[in-house]
Amino acid sequence: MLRCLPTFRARAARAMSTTPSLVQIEKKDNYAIVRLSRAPVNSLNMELLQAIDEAVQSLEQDKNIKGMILSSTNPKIFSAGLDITEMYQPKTKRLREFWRAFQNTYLRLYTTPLATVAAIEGHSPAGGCLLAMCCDSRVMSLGGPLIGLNETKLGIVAPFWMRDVMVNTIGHRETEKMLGLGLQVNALRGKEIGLIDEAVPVEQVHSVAEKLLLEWLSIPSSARKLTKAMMRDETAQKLRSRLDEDRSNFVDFCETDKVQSALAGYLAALKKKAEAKAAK
Ligand SMILES: CCCCC/C=C/C(=O)SCCNC(=O)CCNC(=O)[C@H](O)C(C)(C)COP(=O)(O)OP(=O)(O)OC[C@H]1O[C@@H](n2cnc3c(N)ncnc32)[C@H](O)[C@@H]1OP(=O)(O)O
Repeated sequence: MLRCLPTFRARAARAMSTTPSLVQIEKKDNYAIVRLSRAPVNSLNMELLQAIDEAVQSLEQDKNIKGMILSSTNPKIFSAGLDITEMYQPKTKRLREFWRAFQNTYLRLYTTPLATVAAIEGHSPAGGCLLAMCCDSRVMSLGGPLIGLNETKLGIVAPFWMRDVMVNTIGHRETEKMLGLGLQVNALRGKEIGLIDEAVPVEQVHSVAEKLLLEWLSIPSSARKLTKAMMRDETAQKLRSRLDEDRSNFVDFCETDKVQSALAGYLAALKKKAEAKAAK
């Protein structure tokens, strides 16, 4: 135990040094608000993924903290999903580390004993949708924002564990449609299919998220934690037992000409859209 301490201290120190810029943590009485804070759109590069993982880990170690609300400093964007520039024309070593960071962050957030609620004020495609689905409940703002796993629309395929989390959240048939068609839905439709628990005006997202979190925290904690583990461990274990295989599959897939040209096209379309917006 004592021999682990320096490692933990080093990690905690690293978390403190990276956390303020990429992830902001605001502690309340017995829970924390964790705000993703990577401008402009919280796209998940390796450093942001690691910062999320470290933030959740540090909260797990804090005896006063029992839950967290996952949110964004940008009210228009929860997270734009994986940073496509990590996957486009990648260096293999970095690509492998990036995917490991994504796997770790998913496993951390999906299985954390903390009670977790996603407060989704803005868009939440792909990897952003995964982060939200990893939480115990989701509150999303009515109106424009969209959420969903849109990977197929980019010409790429989500890994089996993203599918599994969606199946666990909305069932097989809805996942088949959402994933196969690369659909994103608004909060109202999200609520109809069970992807979203509460659809509310944007100004109420945080208060409703807090209400849902307090409901989770009102349950005797060991019963809540054991039940969460009982519901989620099997899904998490499926990836844990295939971490290296999954990472190799991703790297091989990502480095194919087909995927590279799909990502090039998508990045160009995003850039064109951003330029058109700036010119207005
Ligand atoms: C190979 C197997 C992988 C399987 C798993 C993959 C999971 C993923 O998460 S893939 C990523 C999927 N994400 C998306 O499809 C979202 C793409 N982005 C958008 O739809 C929009 O940007 C938005 C709705 C999130 C925000 O729209 P808006 O506020 O209008 O902002 P802009 O579109 O102008 O974007 C600003 C700026 O950010 C760049 N950008 C946006 N998303 C990403 C991203 N995911 N990765 C990297 N960069 C992104 C965009 O290109 C703009 O850049 P600049 O032109 O340099 O300002």
